[in-house]
Amino acid sequence: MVTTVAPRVESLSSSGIQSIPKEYIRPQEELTSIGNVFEEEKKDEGPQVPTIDLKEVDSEDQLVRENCRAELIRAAKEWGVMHLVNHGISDGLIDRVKKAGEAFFDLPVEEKERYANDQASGKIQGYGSKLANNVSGQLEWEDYFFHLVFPEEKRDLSIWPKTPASYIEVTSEYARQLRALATKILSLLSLGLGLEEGRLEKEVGGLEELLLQMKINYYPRCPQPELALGVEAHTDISALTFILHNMVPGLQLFYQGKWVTAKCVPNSIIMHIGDTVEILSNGKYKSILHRGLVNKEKVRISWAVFCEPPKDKIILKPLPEVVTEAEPALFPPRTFAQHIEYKLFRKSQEEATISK
Ligand SMILES: O=C(O)CCC(=O)C(=O)O
Ligand SMILES: [Fe+2]
Repeated sequence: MVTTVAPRVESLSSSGIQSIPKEYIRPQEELTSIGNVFEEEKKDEGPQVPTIDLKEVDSEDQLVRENCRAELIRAAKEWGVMHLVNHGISDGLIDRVKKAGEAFFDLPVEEKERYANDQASGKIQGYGSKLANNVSGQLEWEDYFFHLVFPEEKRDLSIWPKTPASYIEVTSEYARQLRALATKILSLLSLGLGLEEGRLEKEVGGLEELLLQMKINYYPRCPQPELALGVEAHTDISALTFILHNMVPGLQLFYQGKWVTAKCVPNSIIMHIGDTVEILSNGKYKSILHRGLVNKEKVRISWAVFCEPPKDKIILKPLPEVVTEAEPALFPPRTFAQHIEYKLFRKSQEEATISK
């Protein structure tokens, strides 16, 4: 096991290096699928991430309302990821969230280091970069800022960025509105399983327990973008994830055996179904494999908010209502913490095999 302190990717990027350190170079079998992200984003042929317009989700016209809901359900089953438009969160607020995150990352690295996390001692909130503590020693081309935003009584404002001064206010307001959007989506997904509206939300902890965690991903310019990944292929463990970005492409989804590049859709929020909802729905809703490409020209920033059940309080397993003799449970009962452990274990097994 290799454990080293990772340098900030931003410092590496601004040092003027022409070739990236070997820890950032992806394994040979992965390199063939990494292309130029701007070229990839332009491609119009083949499947595209669906865009779901929520404008009519509560329309008085039953047919219009049901059509709108059915589209969301279909996208959640087929893709597990979508661009949400007319989601009810104002462009002005989203703009302020992005400006606040950008202003923080505009600070010199030494300033940001004052917020550094300390993964070795379990202090996971704060400014960080991936540590090479996996078998392969593989690193990702990104720095990030991670902190809990909801419920309010669980957050620790003392570790949130103090610069810019607006950070706490706009991020809190955004989280408050996202929390309501998450409730709405979970109720629609419950209806889509033929269950009562509150079923999924209750199952992931309800208002008291569901956690919202903000991760601002900062992907600096990369001198060899065809050799690296900003974030390696993974599925989110959350119930739902909501993502904003600075309109620089990077996100790719593994759909029907191919990597599809998400286009930058103005005023949208990208939403992922995470493993938690996939498990509860017994695989009816998909948690899709995704990754992030980097590029040479533009810094990419994304704001991911993970809506997660509490780590130990709830046993996640397919809801009894969706398990039948014909469709037996696909997932064994596990707490959220056990699910994380299981994924880490599976990953280290894969890496051990690759590094042989
Ligand atoms: O940057 C992105 O668009 C995706 C980031 C991501 O997948 C994650 O943080 O889990
Ligand atoms: Fe993700």
